[in-house]
Amino acid sequence: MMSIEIPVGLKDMLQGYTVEVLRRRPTDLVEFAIQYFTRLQESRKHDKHAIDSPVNSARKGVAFDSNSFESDEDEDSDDYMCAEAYNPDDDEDDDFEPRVVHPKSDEQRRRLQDACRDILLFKTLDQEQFSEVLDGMFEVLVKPQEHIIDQGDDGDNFYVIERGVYDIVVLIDGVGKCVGKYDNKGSFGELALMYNTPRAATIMANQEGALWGLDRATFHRLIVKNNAKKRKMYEAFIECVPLLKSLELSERMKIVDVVGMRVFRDGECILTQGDKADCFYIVESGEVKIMIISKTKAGQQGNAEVEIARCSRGQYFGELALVTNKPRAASVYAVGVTKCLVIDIQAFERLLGSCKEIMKRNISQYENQLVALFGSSVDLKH
Ligand SMILES: Nc1ncnc2c1ncn2[C@@H]1O[C@@H]2COP(=O)(O)O[C@H]2[C@H]1O
Repeated sequence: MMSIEIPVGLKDMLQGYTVEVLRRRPTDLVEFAIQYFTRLQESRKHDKHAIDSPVNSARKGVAFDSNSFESDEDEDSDDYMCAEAYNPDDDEDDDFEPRVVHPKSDEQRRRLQDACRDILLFKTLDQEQFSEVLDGMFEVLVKPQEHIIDQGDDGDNFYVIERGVYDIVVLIDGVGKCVGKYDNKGSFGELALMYNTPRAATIMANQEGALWGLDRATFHRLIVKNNAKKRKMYEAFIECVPLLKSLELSERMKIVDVVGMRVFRDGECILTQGDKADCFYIVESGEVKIMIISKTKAGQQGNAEVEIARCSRGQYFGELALVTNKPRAASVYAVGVTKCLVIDIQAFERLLGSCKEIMKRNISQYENQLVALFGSSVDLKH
């Protein structure tokens, strides 16, 4: 296999590119190369960086085959070993970007912090990075019917929702179809910025609303760079999650890019029966127990929560409500300190649609458990 070395900074910009995408957008490569060499020149002026020596670039360089810009799946090849040597900490080019700060009142900062509390993409940032993200965000007020994003456009900003309802419209066979909604929470606009692709959907405000935007350069410097670290951290784990085995390597990596990580204390309630569902979980370490209060026995004495199952490393939970579009059918508690990867509903729909069939298979297993416990599986049906 022919292999070429790409400098790390340039490779970072090409994350997610395939040969097909580059054929459609050849000027992107020129644009990235100009950006990369301009930064390199600037950094030389700062006397902090020298142009990569052959030894340096061999250490930092990433090999790729001439048919694909995505990392190669052939783990046994020398080229793969070369890719493994990539260390995002070495990539200091981004540190020369001017820091963007949009001044905010205390009241604005409080609202912004509330809106960002559950944003999964921010969950793996450290305190300093998170605070830089907050500094870089700016308020956007929107009117009913306003298009925040148009499918096919280039990506400018990433958005976090403070309030408002937004339709997600995707062109299917040339016709715009509403495939989902954001209801007063969540975020959108990360895909075009992460993978340098055109906007994948149109996002339209249903009513007046308020958003917080983060510009492309800051998103790149803080989130995309952090994703490289996330990939390193979770790649091996994600590979051994049985549910995700059927996905391509590039699809699994896209899941890593959007997952958040949460740690729960012993006995902490992770999700509650009857609640609306907006994410699902994969156990990374520790254990969870799934408890149900039977609706079959509603009103009967002694109808307490009953344990129906446990999940440990590599197993997932919280998917049922997403597959059936119903409220949570059970509550889930941490047993000991438990770490979980969290995937939100939009990413679930987009990235795990192909896994839904596998997930649906579990429904009959859940029904059997309930029949054994309560004599009926009616709890899953209403
Ligand atoms: N089903 C979907 N397909 C594509 N994009 C979606 C979908 N659901 C939500 N989105 C969001 O809509 C955004 C449109 O801009 P981006 O492609 O940058 O990022 C996209 C996602 O954040």
